Parts: sequence; structure tokens; C-alpha cells
Amino acid sequence: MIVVQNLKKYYGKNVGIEDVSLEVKEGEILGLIGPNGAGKTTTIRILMGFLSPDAGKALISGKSMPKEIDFVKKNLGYIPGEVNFYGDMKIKEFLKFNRAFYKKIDLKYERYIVETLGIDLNKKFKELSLGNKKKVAILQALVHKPKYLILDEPTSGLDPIIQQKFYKLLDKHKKNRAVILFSSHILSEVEKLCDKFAMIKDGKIIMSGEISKLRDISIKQVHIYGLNFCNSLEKYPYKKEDMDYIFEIKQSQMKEFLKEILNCEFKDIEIKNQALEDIFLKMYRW
Ligand SMILES: Nc1ncnc2c1ncn2[C@@H]1O[C@H](COP(=O)(O)OP(=O)(O)OP(=O)(O)O)[C@@H](O)[C@H]1O
Repeated sequence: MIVVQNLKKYYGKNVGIEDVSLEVKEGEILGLIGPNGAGKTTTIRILMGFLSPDAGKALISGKSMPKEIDFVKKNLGYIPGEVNFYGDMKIKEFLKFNRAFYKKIDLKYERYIVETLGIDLNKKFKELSLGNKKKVAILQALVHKPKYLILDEPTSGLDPIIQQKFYKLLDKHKKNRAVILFSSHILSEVEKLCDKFAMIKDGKIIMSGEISKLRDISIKQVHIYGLNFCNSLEKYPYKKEDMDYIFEIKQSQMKEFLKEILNCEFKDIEIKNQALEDIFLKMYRW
């Protein structure tokens, strides 16, 4: 289990995190979600043993981080927000080095990840694009099948196809009872992938729980261009400019809304996720 209790960290006078508590059990993925500067990386860096908290507890498998990191290191996989490995090493040399460190690497699984993500083993790390560096970071984090996975915005820089493949890989680890903490600023990604969420803002957890709770607050913006307005749409909140409308539709109302819109005439339709910042603004108004 990963347990974080009332964690606090200041950088001099600046708040890093003020009060963070969360819990991730076996076979669970928790999405730590928050906008830029909210405190996701600070929380993760304490759990990874890189920073000491000013107050509170960060426990992995009952061991206190950062002091007891050596007890869990080999059972931990980590994807940093900014990946930077051994620049001059070819990826195949890096894998050799990794095998020496972890000893019991499953070579079939190593090959499977390399092929799934399409990693070029003959390139040097420094020659890779940001997205391809991220793929190597994923490989390095997953290949030893760790019990604990701590992932700091792991999908940033990945194209949508690789993102999907990465989600599938994570699902395998989840099914093998891994404990997974996943930070993101993309609400829809957390909705899709995670079992639980914790929302962080200005260093504090402002909401947490089962993922179904997120669906109640997650609103889609449906842009409808060239709409001949029908009376049945009056019950949904909207903004309009000429014949272009933006409706704000709750996830739970979406099916019914789409059925009704099909009875009206329009030229084009686009469904967008509301920006996380807008959701936070709304939550503060409640
Ligand atoms: N080394 C540092 N020195 C001073 N302040 C810092 C330092 N690192 C982080 N902070 C501050 O701590 C707060 C939390 O930052 P953190 O990097 O944990 O947020 P984050 O949620 O990971 O953001 P992002 O999504 O932008 O990566 C921010 O206000 C940030 O400015």
C-alpha cells in the first residue's frame, strides 16, 4: 500500500504542499490530478525518497519515505516528469545495465514492451525526441514488474496511439496487483484509467474518492455549429453566437442530449473536455 498522511513541504518560504493525504491499495490506480504548480511532483518526489517532508507521513509498504527508500527501491518503478537518463548510452546498453541492476528481468516482457512501444534500441538516449525518451522511461519503470509504480505525468509528450498502448500495459500491472499512483492534469485520462482520484490545488487535496464521483462534476462542452435551435434544448445551459452554440453537458446527461440534438438541424458538432482549471474555478464558486 502507499499511504500519505497530512504531508507538508515548504521550499524556503514557498509552499510546495500544505496538506496532502491519500491511499493506494493493491490492484488500484489512483489519479493525482491538479493544475500546474498544484503540488503533484512535490508529493511524488517525497514518495520517491528525493525530498524530506516538513511534516506528515509518506509510507510505501509500511516503510517511511525518504528514510527507508532502500527497502523498497527494487520494488519500485518511477517515471519522472522530465526524463533524463544516460545520454551517451545506446538504449540496448542501457537495458544491459538495467538487467545487471535488477537481476531477474523477464526478457520476454522486456522484448514485449520494446515492440509494443516501438523503441529503437540502437539509438543513443540523447538522440531521441521527447516522446521517444518517454517510451524508454516507461520501459525502465515497468520492465522489472515492480509492486509499486509512481508515475509523474507519464503520458505527456506521447502520441495518442502510444498513450493507448501505455494504458494497456498499465492495466496488466494493475491486474497483477500493482499499487499505482499516476499524476496528471488531464481529467479525461484519469476518468478513463483510474479507480480513484485525489484532486490537488495549492498544495491541498480538495476532493477525493471513487472515480464515479468525478463523472458528476466533469462537464463536456458540446459545440454545435449552424444550429436551427429546437425547444427541447432549452433545458441545457448554453452560450450562443449567431447560429453557433456551446452547450455545457454533464456526463450523465450526454446520451439524452445527443438523442435530442439528432432531431434538430445543424452543420457540425464538436465535443470538448472542459479544461481542468475551469472545473476548479467552478468548484471554488460552489
Ligand atoms: N525547487 C523549488 N523551489 C521553490 N519552489 C518550488 C520548487 N519546486 C516546486 N516549487 C513550488 O511548489 C509548488 C508545487 O510545485 P510542483 O512542482 O509540486 O507542482 P506540480 O503539481 O507538479 O506542477 P506541474 O503540473 O506544473 O508539474 C509550486 O508553487 C512550485 O512553484
